[in-house]
Amino acid sequence: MNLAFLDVKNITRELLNNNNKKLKIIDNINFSVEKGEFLSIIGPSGCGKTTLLRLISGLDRPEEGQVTVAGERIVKPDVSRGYVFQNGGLYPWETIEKNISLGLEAVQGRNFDRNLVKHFIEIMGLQNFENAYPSQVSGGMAQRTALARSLILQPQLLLLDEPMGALDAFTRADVQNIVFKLWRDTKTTMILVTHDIDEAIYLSQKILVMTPHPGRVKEVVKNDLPFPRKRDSTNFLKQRRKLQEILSFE
Ligand SMILES: Nc1ncnc2c1ncn2[C@@H]1O[C@H](COP(=O)(O)OP(=O)(O)OP(=O)(O)O)[C@@H](O)[C@H]1O
Repeated sequence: MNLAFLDVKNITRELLNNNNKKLKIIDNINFSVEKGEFLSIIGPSGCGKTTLLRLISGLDRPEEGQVTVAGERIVKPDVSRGYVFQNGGLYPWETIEKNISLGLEAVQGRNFDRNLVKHFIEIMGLQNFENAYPSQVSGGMAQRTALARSLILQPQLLLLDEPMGALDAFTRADVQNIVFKLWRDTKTTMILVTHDIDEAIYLSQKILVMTPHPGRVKEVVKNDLPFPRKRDSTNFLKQRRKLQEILSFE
């Protein structure tokens, strides 16, 4: 059997509801992602996007089915799979620099690669804020710090759980551009959960559309507009219309 880089096979996740009855959160999900690919997952609130991402990361386990990355079954989280949360998940009591270097220090020890930390501070435009605390920087800077903290560990897969979701429109576009450049330059396989159709079209090569109750895959849409993408191009608008249509028929 030929496995893709990431293979999600027949996964189902159940939880107990308030009446102690089993409730299917996601049902029999199948899809695959090739190495270096960018996939977005979109769908209405509560359709199980975060649940699916947590199953891929190993933070959670499915009742049925399995997830494999590079042929290995995922059973727990691992530094080879980065996870960026909507609120960044930074340590508020550590500086920006320390937040970026902590994981690296845990892996490499006391003599961790300080030049690499400096490099990420530069490419994320965080110079002069190394000693600031997360509460002292903008939302965009905090998300760039969260991205740096994950990417510095050179994960083979980066999972992005609405990292731009809480940002204002200008900052969001800025962080989207950074994500695009990081993906293009590092060739890291990325999976992005988002509510934002335009964000999915701007960044990804495949868009997985989910429907709720229970969460299922409605369709995986190919998105092969040339990069860098223009949000006002005719093909971009066509793609947006197509996705809006798919999302409106549940
Ligand atoms: N620990 C839990 N206990 C009970 N129900 C849960 C739990 N976690 C998630 N759910 C339910 O599972 C469903 C899917 O949740 P999930 O957060 O994965 O959806 P989502 O698509 O990411 O939502 P959103 O877009 O609003 O973030 C929701 O209906 C949610 O209420």
